[in-house]
Amino acid sequence: MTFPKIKQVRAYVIKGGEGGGGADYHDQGEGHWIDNHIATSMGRYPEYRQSRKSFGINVLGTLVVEIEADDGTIGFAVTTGGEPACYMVEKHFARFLEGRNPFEYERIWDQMYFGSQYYGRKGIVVNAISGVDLALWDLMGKLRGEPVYHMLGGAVRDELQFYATGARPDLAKEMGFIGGKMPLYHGPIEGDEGLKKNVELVADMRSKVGEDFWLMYDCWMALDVNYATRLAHKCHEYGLKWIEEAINPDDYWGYAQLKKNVPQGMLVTTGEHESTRWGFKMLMDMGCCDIIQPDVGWCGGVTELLKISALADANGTLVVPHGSSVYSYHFVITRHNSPFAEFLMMAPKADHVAPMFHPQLLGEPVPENGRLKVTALDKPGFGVELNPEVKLYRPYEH
Ligand SMILES: C[C@H](O)[C@H](O)[C@@H](O)[C@@H](O)C(=O)O
Ligand SMILES: [Mg+2]
Repeated sequence: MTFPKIKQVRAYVIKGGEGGGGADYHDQGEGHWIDNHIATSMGRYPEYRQSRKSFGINVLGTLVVEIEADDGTIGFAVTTGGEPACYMVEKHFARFLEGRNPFEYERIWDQMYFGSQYYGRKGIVVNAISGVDLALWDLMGKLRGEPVYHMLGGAVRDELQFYATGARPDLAKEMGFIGGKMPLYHGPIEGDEGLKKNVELVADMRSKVGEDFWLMYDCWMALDVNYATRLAHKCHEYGLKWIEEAINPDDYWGYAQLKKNVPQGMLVTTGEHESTRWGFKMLMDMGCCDIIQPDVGWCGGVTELLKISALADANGTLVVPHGSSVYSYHFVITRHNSPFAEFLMMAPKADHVAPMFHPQLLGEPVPENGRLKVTALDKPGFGVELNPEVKLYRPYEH
């Protein structure tokens, strides 16, 4: 059986802005919950404490990768990466794909990673590799007429269940989600007063959602081990289920200590800013966390997430990918050690369900009553198309 070869790889940026950051989902308009005084390491600078956009969380913009086969079939994917990622895709990675069989995804991934090993390994380089890999899986699905999850071994359950990330866990419960993860609003720079407000918020939310609904805190790398330990212990009485990405992702030693410090029964989670099987092996070998949360658009793509997930399975660690829309749904539905998924509430007040990568993806499925039936994924590739209304800009060619 012969398949068409890869004819051309193209990389574009899409700028987000008012009300539609797309894959660069932090790039939202004013007043959005996702940019309202959320604690970060930059919070030690007063001028950067109110808004993450003020220090540049949205500088990159969306990367769109298109891979066209010589029969005209096009696979695509979106992730975070902007112009720098476009440069790498066009000027470096395209050479490993053009003229090749699209199903040689292992060879292509290996050459992209080791061909950029001298300057990459983590961060935006792996975002770019992830974007190419996701577009390749989309192309493979379109060429075979199969959804990606079929090619990953098929569904192990009939539906996905989601927890919601956003400012309103109380509303998330009413919408049928299994839990609510809140951003942390006050970091160590705001002292005991800030810590008290963080705890009061969990107490208030617990009073609103009742005893059984999951409540979690997402600390977005803002804390130190001591502060995270104190926060965990003070929130324990309100049933905080997990404390997420509390400290600097490179401080594996700190995570190992935090995991020992937190109250028994509270989970430590992290990984959305970690890359590749080697980074996640480090997290697991050093006993850093109970759940790893790779973003499939940032950790190396599906090809790498398969390896990360197998490592985690052998290690008894759950894999709950960081919210990345259809790109994680097609994976989570195929793995027993991924029992639920994240849904990021992109509505500015977190008061209704909106497609995560709006307005970029046509046909982007969203949970209903906190769930998504596997049949919603039954379209070739990742089952979405690029919105033709969205303006693409190709900064480099090769
Ligand atoms: C809510 C958090 O601050 C981030 O904005 C969020 O994108 C990420 O950490 C998550 O886990 O969803
Ligand atoms: Mg997070």
